[in-house]
Amino acid sequence: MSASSQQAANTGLRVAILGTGKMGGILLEAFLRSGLFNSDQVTATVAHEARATALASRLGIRATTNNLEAAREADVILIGVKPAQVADLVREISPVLSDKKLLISFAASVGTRAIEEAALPASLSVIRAMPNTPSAVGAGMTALCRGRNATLEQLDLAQRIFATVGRAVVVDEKHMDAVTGLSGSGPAFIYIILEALAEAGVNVGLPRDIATQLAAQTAYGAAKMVLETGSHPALLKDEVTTPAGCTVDGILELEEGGVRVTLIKAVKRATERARQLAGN
Ligand SMILES: NC(=O)C1=CN([C@@H]2O[C@H](COP(=O)(O)OP(=O)(O)OC[C@H]3O[C@@H](n4cnc5c(N)ncnc54)[C@H](O)[C@@H]3O)[C@@H](O)[C@H]2O)C=CC1
Ligand SMILES: O=C(O)[C@@H]1CCC=N1
Repeated sequence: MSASSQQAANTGLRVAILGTGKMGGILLEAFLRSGLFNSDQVTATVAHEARATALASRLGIRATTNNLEAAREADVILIGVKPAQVADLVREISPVLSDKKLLISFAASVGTRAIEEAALPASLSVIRAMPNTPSAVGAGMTALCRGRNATLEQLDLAQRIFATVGRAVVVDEKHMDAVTGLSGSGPAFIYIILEALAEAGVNVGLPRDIATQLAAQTAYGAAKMVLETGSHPALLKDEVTTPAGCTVDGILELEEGGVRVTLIKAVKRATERARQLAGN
């Protein structure tokens, strides 16, 4: 699903992204590109004036260090600061929060309940999102869940917002840390695999640029096969594995190297860390 090439219907809503760092910046640019929000509907906040000035002049949006002012004017408030900063930020903007606003936090680890408890009014609608960086090219994966006050309509709005940057699914909140460990952190794991495959290509004599392209397009194609055929990855692997051919020799190395266990442990560890992040 390449949402970046599609124009989304403008929501007509005003949005503030509070904490526009790497992830917030990616979402901001992707939302603007999709047409979901125009530049005059968006305010971004950051910690430092210099970055605010740079963002404003590059994207033609309002950028500031004043979270309260940004939140005051917004219908939808996205929170993109570090997990340990979320509660303080929500308390900071509480004077301008109301039942009419929707707050969407894409910080890892911080539960909707903790946000609702930090916020005044206590009836604030809160949605938690876990996007990932391929949102920059319309191939993001976002999981969403709603807090106790958010309505199904607000969840639908959040899903439409994140669908403009890739796929968006709804999960139970109990799964959000696992989502973080798999699809939130996952791009980093895949980049390491791609880097290693490209290195392998160089090792067997390919020019680096070709090797990188072969590795990336192969991963992209394999992922597309899983998504579009709905076939189990094991069956798709079997199609590649000619009896007594070369693939099965490569698979033998992967199994000896414990690639499955390593990936399982990587996601498990990232998930466990995601459970702790809100506290530090
Ligand atoms: N980087 C990623 O792939 C993903 C990150 N996230 C979440 O996004 C959040 C941000 O992560 P990154 O973008 O990677 O980190 P980052 O450090 O690039 O972004 C944090 C931003 O918050 C700003 N900030 C700090 N204090 C502020 C304040 N009081 N008011 C306004 N802005 C303030 C900083 O200037 C910075 O630009 C985290 O909660 C993380 O869990 C979620 C999904 C994926
Ligand atoms: O590394 C992190 O904590 C964030 C959350 C998921 C991806 N990046």
